[in-house]
Amino acid sequence: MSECSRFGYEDCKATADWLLTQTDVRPLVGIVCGSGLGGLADMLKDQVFFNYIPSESSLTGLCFCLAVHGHAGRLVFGTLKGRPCVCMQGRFHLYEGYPIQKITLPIRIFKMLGVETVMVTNAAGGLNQDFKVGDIMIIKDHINMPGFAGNNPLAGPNDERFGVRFPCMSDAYDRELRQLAMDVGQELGYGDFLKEGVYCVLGGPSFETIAECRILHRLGADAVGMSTAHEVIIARHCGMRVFALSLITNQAVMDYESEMKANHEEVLQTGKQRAEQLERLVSTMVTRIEHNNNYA
Ligand SMILES: O=P(O)(O)O[C@H]1O[C@H](CO)[C@@H](O)[C@H]1O
Ligand code: HPA
Repeated sequence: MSECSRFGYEDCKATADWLLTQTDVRPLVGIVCGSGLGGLADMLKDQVFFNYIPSESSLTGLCFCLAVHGHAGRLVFGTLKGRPCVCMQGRFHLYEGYPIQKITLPIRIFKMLGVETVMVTNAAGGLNQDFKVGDIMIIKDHINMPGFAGNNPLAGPNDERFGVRFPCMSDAYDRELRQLAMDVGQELGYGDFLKEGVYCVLGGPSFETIAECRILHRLGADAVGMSTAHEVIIARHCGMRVFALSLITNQAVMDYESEMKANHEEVLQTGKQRAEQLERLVSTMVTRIEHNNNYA
């Protein structure tokens, strides 16, 4: 069996159908929690959760096991302010060595669970010189660097049951949801640290060199990270609406005189500091997203 067909439609459907037998929650919103942002999933009420274990022995290459409370790396079902949601508390990254189709598999499972809107969060380094650590950047577009080299999650045979061979990406980040985030952010008093910009994904896991940060900035990227774009491509391919944001957890080093060094501890620390505000922004948005593709 080829890698691509192992992550095919039937396998996704079988996994989603099994998950739906384990919970009464019928999620319309799917949330992906970025590094240090797992607290979003903890906001869900009446949780049913499953540890996910990338596995060579399962059909889909990804097992979901009914799990014991307290374990990270799990799929959480529940309600957020009364709205049925499913949350990836932790995600997979290219640098962990998984095939790109495995990294994005949970997004297709979201679709099969009935999710209409995907909200993706991540931690990212700020390239835009106007950004500060702690800013929340609403993503308006992305640069898929691994895609430039052919590493796109849609590479391989296309299954039309998911979507078309050549999906449009110029409208990947839903304009109305971006406006909703801006409106909610203003209402919550977040105006000073709410920004909009372009996210660039790299393969990682090494952080960028100074020269790399400089070139990415010149290419038009405002923030750099190692996730999100693959998930967004898969979500758009199968027709879900997408909202995404980056928490700017560190400033990308662009200056040879600088003593700053990117490190994961700072990423997690910034996540902790902004967690509450970020959770409030996302959860308020969830209450306003209407499922006829409008918002209140
Ligand atoms: O994109 P998320 O998963 O938020 O994580 C970001 O933080 C990690 C680096 O500190 C990388 O995995 C990067 O992609
Ligand atoms: O500076 C960064 N670079 C890449 N990924 C990241 N994730 C958080 N910060 C960064």
